[in-house]
Amino acid sequence: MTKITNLSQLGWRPFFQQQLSLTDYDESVPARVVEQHRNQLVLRGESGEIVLALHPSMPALCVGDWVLLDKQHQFVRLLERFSEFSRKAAGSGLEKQLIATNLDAVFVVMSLNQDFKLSRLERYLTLVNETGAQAVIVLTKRDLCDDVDSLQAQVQALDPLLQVIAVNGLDSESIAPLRDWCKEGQTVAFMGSSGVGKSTLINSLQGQQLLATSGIREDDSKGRHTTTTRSLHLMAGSGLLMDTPGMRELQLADVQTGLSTTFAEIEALAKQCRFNNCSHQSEPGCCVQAALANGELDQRRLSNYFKLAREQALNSASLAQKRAKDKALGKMYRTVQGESQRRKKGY
Ligand SMILES: Nc1nc2c(ncn2[C@@H]2O[C@H](COP(=O)(O)OP(=O)(O)OP(=O)(O)O)[C@@H](O)[C@H]2O)c(=O)[nH]1
Ligand SMILES: [Zn+2]
Repeated sequence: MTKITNLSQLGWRPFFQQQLSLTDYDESVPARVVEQHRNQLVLRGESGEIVLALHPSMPALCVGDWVLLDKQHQFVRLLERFSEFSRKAAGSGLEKQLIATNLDAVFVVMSLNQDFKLSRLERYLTLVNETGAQAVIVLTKRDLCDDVDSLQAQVQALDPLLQVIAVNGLDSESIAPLRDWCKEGQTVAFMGSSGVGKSTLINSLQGQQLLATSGIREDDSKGRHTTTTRSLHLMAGSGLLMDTPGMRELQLADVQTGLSTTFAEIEALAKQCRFNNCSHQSEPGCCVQAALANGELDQRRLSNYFKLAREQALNSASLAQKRAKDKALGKMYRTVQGESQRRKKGY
Protein backbone atom coordinates (compact mmCIF):
# COMPACT_ATOMS: atom_id res chain seq x y z
CA MET A 1 0.00 0.00 0.00
CA THR A 2 1.16 3.53 -0.78
CA LYS A 3 2.65 5.58 2.05
CA ILE A 4 0.14 7.61 4.06
CA THR A 5 1.11 11.16 4.96
CA ASN A 6 -2.28 12.31 6.12
CA LEU A 7 -5.18 10.47 7.76
CA SER A 8 -7.64 12.08 5.32
CA GLN A 9 -6.11 9.92 2.59
CA LEU A 10 -7.56 6.99 4.52
CA GLY A 11 -10.99 8.60 4.70
CA TRP A 12 -10.64 10.43 8.04
CA ARG A 13 -13.07 13.37 8.21
CA PRO A 14 -14.96 15.62 10.64
CA PHE A 15 -17.59 12.91 11.23
CA PHE A 16 -14.94 10.81 13.04
CA GLN A 17 -12.96 13.72 14.47
CA GLN A 18 -16.10 14.93 16.25
CA GLN A 19 -16.34 11.63 18.11
CA LEU A 20 -13.06 12.25 19.95
CA SER A 21 -12.76 13.74 23.42
CA LEU A 22 -9.76 15.72 24.66
CA THR A 23 -8.52 12.61 26.44
CA ASP A 24 -8.84 10.63 23.21
CA TYR A 25 -6.62 13.21 21.51
CA ASP A 26 -3.99 12.89 24.22
CA GLU A 27 -4.06 9.19 24.79
CA SER A 28 -5.06 7.47 21.56
CA VAL A 29 -4.53 7.28 17.83
CA PRO A 30 -7.10 6.54 15.13
CA ALA A 31 -6.54 3.77 12.61
CA ARG A 32 -8.64 2.19 9.90
CA VAL A 33 -9.23 -1.53 9.36
CA VAL A 34 -7.80 -2.40 5.94
CA GLU A 35 -7.68 -6.19 6.13
CA GLN A 36 -9.76 -8.71 7.94
CA HIS A 37 -8.50 -12.17 8.89
CA ARG A 38 -9.93 -14.86 11.10
CA ASN A 39 -7.95 -13.94 14.23
CA GLN A 40 -6.54 -10.55 13.49
CA LEU A 41 -7.06 -7.28 11.69
CA VAL A 42 -4.58 -5.18 9.79
CA LEU A 43 -5.04 -1.47 10.41
CA ARG A 44 -3.54 1.60 8.83
CA GLY A 45 -2.84 4.79 10.69
CA GLU A 46 -0.44 7.70 10.38
CA SER A 47 2.39 5.56 11.76
CA GLY A 48 1.89 2.79 9.21
CA GLU A 49 0.53 -0.72 9.43
CA ILE A 50 -0.64 -2.17 12.74
CA VAL A 51 -1.70 -5.75 13.38
CA LEU A 52 -4.44 -6.10 15.98
CA ALA A 53 -5.27 -9.51 17.43
CA LEU A 54 -9.01 -10.03 17.80
CA HIS A 55 -10.36 -10.53 21.30
CA PRO A 56 -13.86 -11.64 22.36
CA SER A 57 -14.27 -8.44 24.36
CA MET A 58 -14.09 -6.34 21.18
CA PRO A 59 -17.22 -5.42 19.22
CA ALA A 60 -17.68 -6.96 15.77
CA LEU A 61 -15.22 -5.12 13.54
CA CYS A 62 -15.08 -4.98 9.80
CA VAL A 63 -13.01 -3.69 6.92
CA GLY A 64 -13.57 0.06 6.67
CA ASP A 65 -14.03 0.63 10.42
CA TRP A 66 -12.20 3.38 12.24
CA VAL A 67 -10.96 2.45 15.71
CA LEU A 68 -9.04 4.20 18.45
CA LEU A 69 -5.90 2.54 19.76
CA ASP A 70 -3.86 3.48 22.81
CA LYS A 71 -0.20 4.38 22.52
CA GLN A 72 0.71 0.68 22.84
CA HIS A 73 -1.61 -0.01 19.92
CA GLN A 74 -4.16 -1.79 22.07
CA PHE A 75 -7.83 -1.48 21.08
CA VAL A 76 -9.70 1.32 22.87
CA ARG A 77 -12.99 1.65 21.00
CA LEU A 78 -14.79 1.54 17.71
CA LEU A 79 -15.86 4.85 16.19
CA GLU A 80 -19.41 5.25 14.96
CA ARG A 81 -19.88 4.34 11.28
CA PHE A 82 -21.57 6.57 8.72
CA SER A 83 -22.50 3.67 6.52
CA GLU A 84 -22.68 -0.04 7.10
CA PHE A 85 -22.97 -2.80 4.56
CA SER A 86 -24.23 -6.12 5.81
CA ARG A 87 -26.07 -9.12 4.57
CA LYS A 88 -27.69 -12.18 5.92
CA ALA A 89 -24.91 -14.77 5.87
CA ALA A 90 -24.87 -16.92 2.76
CA GLY A 91 -26.25 -20.42 3.21
CA SER A 92 -28.64 -21.52 5.90
CA GLY A 93 -27.47 -19.42 8.89
CA LEU A 94 -29.49 -16.34 9.61
CA GLU A 95 -26.82 -14.21 11.24
CA LYS A 96 -26.34 -10.74 9.84
CA GLN A 97 -22.82 -10.45 8.51
CA LEU A 98 -20.90 -7.18 8.28
CA ILE A 99 -19.37 -6.84 4.83
CA ALA A 100 -17.90 -3.34 4.77
CA THR A 101 -18.32 -0.07 6.62
CA ASN A 102 -17.82 3.65 6.04
CA LEU A 103 -18.40 3.40 2.32
CA ASP A 104 -19.10 6.60 0.40
CA ALA A 105 -20.29 5.03 -2.83
CA VAL A 106 -21.09 1.61 -4.18
CA PHE A 107 -20.77 1.01 -7.91
CA VAL A 108 -23.53 -1.40 -8.83
CA VAL A 109 -22.20 -3.06 -11.95
CA MET A 110 -24.32 -4.77 -14.58
CA SER A 111 -23.33 -5.58 -18.11
CA LEU A 112 -25.32 -4.58 -21.17
CA ASN A 113 -25.39 -8.15 -22.43
CA GLN A 114 -27.30 -11.19 -21.14
CA ASP A 115 -26.70 -10.16 -17.51
CA PHE A 116 -28.94 -7.08 -17.95
CA LYS A 117 -31.93 -7.47 -15.65
CA LEU A 118 -33.80 -4.62 -13.98
CA SER A 119 -35.08 -6.80 -11.14
CA ARG A 120 -31.54 -7.78 -10.17
CA LEU A 121 -30.57 -4.12 -10.18
CA GLU A 122 -33.48 -3.30 -7.85
CA ARG A 123 -32.29 -6.02 -5.48
CA TYR A 124 -28.76 -4.56 -5.39
CA LEU A 125 -30.16 -1.05 -5.01
CA THR A 126 -32.27 -2.14 -2.04
CA LEU A 127 -29.13 -3.43 -0.34
CA VAL A 128 -27.05 -0.34 -1.12
CA ASN A 129 -29.81 2.10 -0.22
CA GLU A 130 -30.01 0.46 3.20
CA THR A 131 -26.35 1.20 3.93
CA GLY A 132 -26.17 4.98 3.73
CA ALA A 133 -23.70 4.87 0.83
CA GLN A 134 -24.54 6.36 -2.56
CA ALA A 135 -25.40 3.91 -5.31
CA VAL A 136 -23.92 4.54 -8.76
CA ILE A 137 -25.11 2.26 -11.55
CA VAL A 138 -22.39 1.27 -13.99
CA LEU A 139 -23.54 -0.48 -17.16
CA THR A 140 -20.52 -2.23 -18.68
CA LYS A 141 -19.74 -3.73 -22.09
CA ARG A 142 -21.39 -0.89 -23.98
CA ASP A 143 -19.05 -1.76 -26.86
CA LEU A 144 -20.83 -5.12 -27.17
CA CYS A 145 -24.35 -3.68 -27.14
CA ASP A 146 -26.36 -2.20 -30.04
CA ASP A 147 -29.04 -0.78 -27.85
CA VAL A 148 -27.19 1.22 -25.17
CA ASP A 149 -29.52 4.24 -25.08
CA SER A 150 -32.71 2.27 -24.68
CA LEU A 151 -31.27 0.00 -21.94
CA GLN A 152 -29.79 2.98 -20.13
CA ALA A 153 -33.18 4.74 -20.33
CA GLN A 154 -34.85 1.68 -18.78
CA VAL A 155 -32.48 1.92 -15.82
CA GLN A 156 -32.92 5.67 -15.49
CA ALA A 157 -36.69 5.15 -15.47
CA LEU A 158 -36.34 3.27 -12.16
CA ASP A 159 -35.47 6.59 -10.56
CA PRO A 160 -34.83 9.89 -12.34
CA LEU A 161 -32.26 10.85 -9.69
CA LEU A 162 -30.25 7.65 -10.04
CA GLN A 163 -26.67 8.03 -11.30
CA VAL A 164 -26.41 5.78 -14.37
CA ILE A 165 -23.26 5.51 -16.46
CA ALA A 166 -22.70 3.24 -19.46
CA VAL A 167 -19.05 2.35 -20.09
CA ASN A 168 -16.60 0.16 -21.90
CA GLY A 169 -14.60 -1.01 -18.92
CA LEU A 170 -11.57 -1.71 -21.07
CA ASP A 171 -11.30 1.91 -22.19
CA SER A 172 -9.90 4.29 -19.57
CA GLU A 173 -11.48 7.36 -21.21
CA SER A 174 -14.90 5.76 -21.08
CA ILE A 175 -14.65 5.20 -17.32
CA ALA A 176 -13.50 8.77 -16.57
CA PRO A 177 -16.90 9.79 -15.05
CA LEU A 178 -16.41 7.14 -12.34
CA ARG A 179 -13.42 9.08 -11.04
CA ASP A 180 -15.76 11.70 -9.57
CA TRP A 181 -16.59 9.21 -6.83
CA CYS A 182 -13.00 8.07 -6.34
CA LYS A 183 -11.38 11.25 -5.09
CA GLU A 184 -8.86 11.23 -2.25
CA GLY A 185 -10.30 9.86 0.97
CA GLN A 186 -13.47 8.53 -0.70
CA THR A 187 -14.19 4.86 -0.12
CA VAL A 188 -15.89 2.93 -2.89
CA ALA A 189 -16.91 -0.67 -3.50
CA PHE A 190 -18.09 -2.59 -6.51
CA MET A 191 -20.91 -5.08 -6.52
CA GLY A 192 -22.50 -7.12 -9.26
CA SER A 193 -22.61 -10.61 -10.68
CA SER A 194 -19.51 -12.51 -11.63
CA GLY A 195 -18.11 -11.66 -15.04
CA VAL A 196 -19.82 -8.27 -15.43
CA GLY A 197 -16.45 -6.53 -15.40
CA LYS A 198 -15.81 -5.31 -11.84
CA SER A 199 -12.11 -6.23 -11.83
CA THR A 200 -11.74 -4.73 -15.29
CA LEU A 201 -13.17 -1.41 -14.08
CA ILE A 202 -10.94 -1.43 -11.04
CA ASN A 203 -7.86 -2.10 -13.15
CA SER A 204 -8.81 0.63 -15.61
CA LEU A 205 -9.35 3.09 -12.75
CA GLN A 206 -5.98 2.16 -11.32
CA GLY A 207 -4.27 2.28 -14.69
CA GLN A 208 -2.63 -0.99 -13.77
CA GLN A 209 -3.43 -4.60 -12.99
CA LEU A 210 -4.56 -4.67 -9.35
CA LEU A 211 -7.00 -7.54 -9.53
CA ALA A 212 -7.01 -10.66 -11.64
CA THR A 213 -9.72 -10.74 -14.29
CA SER A 214 -11.31 -13.93 -15.44
CA GLY A 215 -11.86 -14.83 -19.03
CA ILE A 216 -15.54 -15.60 -19.36
CA ARG A 217 -17.58 -17.35 -21.96
CA GLU A 218 -19.40 -14.43 -23.50
CA ASP A 219 -22.05 -16.74 -24.98
CA ASP A 220 -23.80 -17.47 -21.68
CA SER A 221 -22.47 -14.58 -19.53
CA LYS A 222 -21.35 -17.08 -16.90
CA GLY A 223 -18.23 -16.01 -15.10
CA ARG A 224 -15.72 -17.78 -12.98
CA HIS A 225 -15.23 -16.36 -9.54
CA THR A 226 -11.85 -14.71 -9.07
CA THR A 227 -12.31 -12.18 -6.28
CA THR A 228 -11.61 -13.77 -2.90
CA THR A 229 -10.07 -11.48 -0.27
CA ARG A 230 -11.74 -8.77 1.80
CA SER A 231 -9.56 -5.71 2.03
CA LEU A 232 -9.25 -1.97 1.51
CA HIS A 233 -6.71 -0.64 -1.00
CA LEU A 234 -5.45 2.84 -1.57
CA MET A 235 -5.84 3.47 -5.29
CA ALA A 236 -3.05 5.26 -7.08
CA GLY A 237 -3.55 9.00 -6.58
CA SER A 238 -7.21 8.58 -5.72
CA GLY A 239 -9.71 7.02 -3.36
CA LEU A 240 -9.92 3.82 -1.40
CA LEU A 241 -11.20 0.67 -2.93
CA MET A 242 -13.12 -1.81 -0.82
CA ASP A 243 -12.58 -5.24 -2.26
CA THR A 244 -15.30 -7.57 -1.01
CA PRO A 245 -15.73 -11.16 -2.12
CA GLY A 246 -18.51 -11.99 -4.58
CA MET A 247 -22.00 -11.30 -3.39
CA ARG A 248 -23.98 -13.51 -5.66
CA GLU A 249 -25.94 -15.17 -2.88
CA LEU A 250 -27.66 -12.01 -1.79
CA GLN A 251 -30.56 -12.30 0.57
CA LEU A 252 -32.36 -9.40 2.07
CA ALA A 253 -32.88 -8.97 5.80
CA ASP A 254 -33.63 -5.83 7.80
CA VAL A 255 -33.65 -3.65 4.70
CA GLN A 256 -36.91 -1.75 5.20
CA THR A 257 -35.19 1.59 4.57
CA GLY A 258 -33.48 0.23 1.45
CA LEU A 259 -36.81 -0.99 0.08
CA SER A 260 -38.54 2.29 0.84
CA THR A 261 -35.81 4.26 -0.92
CA THR A 262 -35.58 1.96 -3.93
CA PHE A 263 -39.34 1.75 -4.42
CA ALA A 264 -40.18 5.22 -3.14
CA GLU A 265 -42.94 5.87 -5.70
CA ILE A 266 -44.75 2.60 -4.84
CA GLU A 267 -44.59 3.32 -1.11
CA ALA A 268 -45.89 6.85 -1.76
CA LEU A 269 -48.84 5.42 -3.73
CA ALA A 270 -49.49 2.85 -0.98
CA LYS A 271 -49.84 5.65 1.57
CA GLN A 272 -52.82 7.01 -0.39
CA CYS A 273 -54.80 3.74 -0.50
CA ARG A 274 -58.23 3.94 1.10
CA PHE A 275 -57.44 1.29 3.72
CA ASN A 276 -54.24 1.61 5.70
CA ASN A 277 -53.82 -2.17 5.76
CA CYS A 278 -54.35 -2.42 1.98
CA SER A 279 -52.49 -5.39 0.49
CA HIS A 280 -52.60 -3.72 -2.96
CA GLN A 281 -54.16 -6.78 -4.56
CA SER A 282 -57.84 -6.16 -5.18
CA GLU A 283 -59.09 -3.81 -2.45
CA PRO A 284 -61.33 -0.90 -3.48
CA GLY A 285 -59.58 2.47 -3.46
CA CYS A 286 -56.12 0.93 -3.95
CA CYS A 287 -53.86 3.60 -5.48
CA VAL A 288 -51.17 1.06 -6.36
CA GLN A 289 -53.56 -0.99 -8.48
CA ALA A 290 -54.92 2.25 -10.01
CA ALA A 291 -51.39 3.29 -11.04
CA LEU A 292 -50.87 -0.15 -12.55
CA ALA A 293 -54.13 0.14 -14.51
CA ASN A 294 -53.31 3.58 -15.94
CA GLY A 295 -49.77 2.55 -16.91
CA GLU A 296 -48.02 4.82 -14.41
CA LEU A 297 -46.52 1.76 -12.73
CA ASP A 298 -45.34 -1.37 -14.49
CA GLN A 299 -46.21 -4.91 -13.50
CA ARG A 300 -42.60 -6.13 -13.47
CA ARG A 301 -41.56 -3.47 -10.97
CA LEU A 302 -44.56 -4.01 -8.71
CA SER A 303 -44.07 -7.81 -8.73
CA ASN A 304 -40.41 -7.38 -7.88
CA TYR A 305 -41.31 -5.00 -5.05
CA PHE A 306 -43.72 -7.59 -3.61
CA LYS A 307 -41.13 -10.32 -4.02
CA LEU A 308 -38.31 -8.38 -2.31
CA ALA A 309 -40.65 -7.13 0.43
CA ARG A 310 -41.78 -10.72 1.13
CA GLU A 311 -38.20 -11.95 1.17
CA GLN A 312 -37.08 -9.21 3.53
CA ALA A 313 -40.07 -9.77 5.85
CA LEU A 314 -39.40 -13.49 6.00
CA ASN A 315 -35.67 -13.15 6.63
CA SER A 316 -36.12 -10.35 9.13
CA ALA A 317 -38.67 -12.41 11.06
CA SER A 318 -36.22 -15.33 11.20
CA LEU A 319 -33.47 -12.97 12.35
CA ALA A 320 -35.72 -11.50 15.03
CA GLN A 321 -36.63 -15.00 16.18
CA LYS A 322 -32.98 -15.97 16.37
CA ARG A 323 -32.11 -12.81 18.29
CA ALA A 324 -34.93 -13.45 20.77
CA LYS A 325 -33.71 -17.02 21.22
CA ASP A 326 -30.11 -15.85 21.77
CA LYS A 327 -31.31 -13.26 24.25
CA ALA A 328 -33.36 -15.83 26.17
CA LEU A 329 -30.40 -18.22 26.19
CA GLY A 330 -28.07 -15.46 27.39
CA LYS A 331 -30.51 -14.63 30.17
CA MET A 332 -30.72 -18.29 31.16
CA TYR A 333 -26.91 -18.61 31.28
CA ARG A 334 -26.67 -15.49 33.40
CA THR A 335 -29.36 -16.77 35.80
CA VAL A 336 -27.62 -20.13 36.08
CA GLN A 337 -24.25 -18.46 36.61
CA GLY A 338 -25.75 -16.12 39.20
CA GLU A 339 -27.32 -19.03 41.05
CA SER A 340 -24.10 -21.01 41.13
CA GLN A 341 -22.13 -17.97 42.33
CA ARG A 342 -24.71 -17.32 45.05
CA ARG A 343 -24.50 -20.97 46.06
CA LYS A 344 -20.67 -20.79 46.18
CA LYS A 345 -20.84 -17.68 48.29
CA GLY A 346 -23.32 -19.50 50.52
CA TYR A 347 -26.33 -17.13 50.18
N1 LIG B 1 -15.85 -5.92 -24.46
C1 LIG B 1 -15.83 -5.70 -23.14
N2 LIG B 1 -15.38 -6.66 -22.33
C2 LIG B 1 -15.38 -6.42 -20.99
C3 LIG B 1 -15.85 -5.19 -20.46
N3 LIG B 1 -15.73 -5.26 -19.12
C4 LIG B 1 -15.20 -6.46 -18.84
N4 LIG B 1 -14.98 -7.18 -19.95
C5 LIG B 1 -14.46 -8.57 -20.06
O1 LIG B 1 -15.33 -9.43 -19.32
C6 LIG B 1 -14.60 -10.47 -18.66
C7 LIG B 1 -14.94 -10.53 -17.18
O2 LIG B 1 -14.51 -9.33 -16.56
P1 LIG B 1 -14.03 -9.27 -15.03
O3 LIG B 1 -13.56 -7.88 -14.80
O4 LIG B 1 -13.13 -10.38 -14.67
O5 LIG B 1 -15.42 -9.52 -14.27
P2 LIG B 1 -15.72 -9.46 -12.67
O6 LIG B 1 -17.02 -8.79 -12.52
O7 LIG B 1 -14.57 -8.86 -11.96
O8 LIG B 1 -15.85 -11.00 -12.33
P3 LIG B 1 -15.64 -11.73 -10.89
O9 LIG B 1 -14.25 -11.45 -10.44
O10 LIG B 1 -15.89 -13.13 -11.23
O11 LIG B 1 -16.68 -11.18 -9.96
C8 LIG B 1 -13.15 -10.19 -18.97
O12 LIG B 1 -12.77 -11.02 -20.04
C9 LIG B 1 -13.11 -8.73 -19.36
O13 LIG B 1 -12.07 -8.44 -20.26
C10 LIG B 1 -16.33 -4.19 -21.37
O14 LIG B 1 -16.81 -3.08 -20.98
N5 LIG B 1 -16.31 -4.50 -22.69
ZN1 LIG C 1 -53.36 -0.49 -2.02
